[in-house]
Amino acid sequence: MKTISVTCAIIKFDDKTLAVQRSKAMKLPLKWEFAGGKIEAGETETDCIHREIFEELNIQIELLQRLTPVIHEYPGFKIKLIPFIAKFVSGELQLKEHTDFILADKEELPNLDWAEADLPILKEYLSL
Ligand SMILES: Nc1nc2c([nH]c(=O)n2[C@H]2C[C@H](O)[C@@H](COP(=O)(O)OP(=O)(O)OP(=O)(O)O)O2)c(=O)[nH]1
Repeated sequence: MKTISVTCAIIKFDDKTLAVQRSKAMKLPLKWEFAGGKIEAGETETDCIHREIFEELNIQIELLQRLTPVIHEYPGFKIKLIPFIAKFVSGELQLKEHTDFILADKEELPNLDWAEADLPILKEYLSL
């Protein structure tokens, strides 16, 4: 099965962390995730994450740290999910694709119904 490469950003707003909820119309409906998306042809990981965050959330971020990529097989497709910790820099947060968001304390994050591929990323983030 072909592996799709996807970047995502764990965006910090001071001591809060942003998580976003996929819409009913998307794959993995209503699951929580870190905003991001597929790497396009010829694009670097970091170009991709800045582009996706601006497209999906209308904000600019600064990348702080790359975490460990996760390879996960869902029924029918397989992804390599490449996570970055980032901080909010500028812009007004607007949800262009997602149905909801939360600015959560780190300890609250495990209570959300996460996309499965995000679970190891969440674990690594919480251990830092
Ligand atoms: N952006 C993002 N995608 C994630 C995360 N966790 C996770 O399993 N995914 C999956 C969901 C999607 O199948 C894929 C990312 O693709 P995407 O958000 O650009 O596009 P999509 O699949 O919703 O769009 P499409 O194929 O229906 O056109 O990776 C995550 O934390 N962030």
